[in-house]
Amino acid sequence: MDVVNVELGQKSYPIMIGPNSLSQIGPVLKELNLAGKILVVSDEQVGKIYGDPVLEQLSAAGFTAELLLVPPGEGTKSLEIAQLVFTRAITMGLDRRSPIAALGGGVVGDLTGFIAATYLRGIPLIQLPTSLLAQVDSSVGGKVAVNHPLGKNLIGAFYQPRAVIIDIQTVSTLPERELATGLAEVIKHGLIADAALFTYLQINHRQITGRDAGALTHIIKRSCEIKAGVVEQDEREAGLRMILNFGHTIAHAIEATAGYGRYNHGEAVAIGMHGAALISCYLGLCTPALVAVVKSAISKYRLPLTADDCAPADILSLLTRDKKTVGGKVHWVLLTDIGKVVIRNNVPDEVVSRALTELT
Ligand SMILES: NC(=O)c1ccc[n+]([C@@H]2O[C@H](COP(=O)([O-])OP(=O)(O)OC[C@H]3O[C@@H](n4cnc5c(N)ncnc54)[C@H](O)[C@@H]3O)[C@@H](O)[C@H]2O)c1
Ligand SMILES: O=C(O)C(=O)C[C@@H](O)[C@H](O)[C@H](O)COP(=O)(O)O
Ligand SMILES: [Zn+2]
Repeated sequence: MDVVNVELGQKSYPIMIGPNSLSQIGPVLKELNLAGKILVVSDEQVGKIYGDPVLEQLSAAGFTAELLLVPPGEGTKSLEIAQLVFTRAITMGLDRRSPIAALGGGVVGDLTGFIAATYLRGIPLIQLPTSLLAQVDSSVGGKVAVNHPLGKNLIGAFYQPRAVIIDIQTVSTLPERELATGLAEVIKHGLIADAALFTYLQINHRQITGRDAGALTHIIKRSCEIKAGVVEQDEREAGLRMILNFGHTIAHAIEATAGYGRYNHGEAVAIGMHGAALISCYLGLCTPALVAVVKSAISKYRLPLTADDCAPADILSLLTRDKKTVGGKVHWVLLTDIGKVVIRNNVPDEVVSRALTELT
């Protein structure tokens, strides 16, 4: 098993990456001195494949484990569904030492993390990510949230898990479209911090889309290392962490304006990265050739470059709700080279509008 540690003092935790690592959940939790009751939250799709095996492992390790299934999809990241989970936590009698585990994609991870951060003012959180997106991004770093109809992730917290257990075997049951959505965040990691990872994605397309275990382990481990490195320096996004948001200023506006679920998160991020690359180019920060390289990587993994059914004005009106906006000024993460970004808060509206027109 590969292990990446997130070093955050008393809040440090391991990310364990390997085939069949879910079978280790019992010993891992015992090692963390966790015992007693545990609530496992999953969605109906993931729960029907992996729910029983995880519950069996937990029972064998002496836990009193219950499984709560929520509907799959972005709509589940809501206060309404959170209320159902709180109710189950209360009726099950979870106390401050009882862990809650998120078994699923980023939707289950963000929702369950939000419950963990707020129920009894905080209980231990275990991330068991099963989608590629959750394995390369959402299970790590402690951003937990639900959506508001007016904007993505607007209600949430920074709350780190106690452990992340990534079983790469779960990628074998992931639908094609969801594999691609996870790859959008891996492309992001390459673009913001690691030219070698970006090149790996360009060269190893067949192995990655063929779900080769070695290739998956490489991109998951590298992504976790990159994200951990950033979060260790800036846990609460005072500065550097903004780079993990590359492409997200436009992505979140597209998700909200098109209606949650119309574009899945990685698809919206792909469009948003295209937009951010265009803005970078219009500002003279990078060349048109670099934009072409970004577009080619996105298209190679069958991710969209445009949101044809969205209106530029609608996207524009949502941009200031971005969490990187301070004093009405949107902080844009812009590309200067593969693996290099800068943050600018003075991008003229005309430049943004020009890019949005190309995206829609
Ligand atoms: N907290 C963070 O740092 C962070 C980072 C990136 C994304 N996110 C959030 O993550 C969410 C997107 O996550 P996602 O793409 O995983 O979506 P998701 O959780 O909706 O999962 C996608 C689909 O794949 C299914 N699925 C998951 N694992 C499976 C498996 N192994 N086999 C079969 N089906 C499986 C799910 O049932 C779902 O239908 C968004 O809400 C996004 O905002 C958060
Ligand atoms: O962890 C981070 O920081 C990120 O920005 C990772 C993003 O991929 C992720 O989608 C995150 O949830 C976006 O955060 P938000 O603060 O813009 O809601
Ligand atoms: Zn994201």
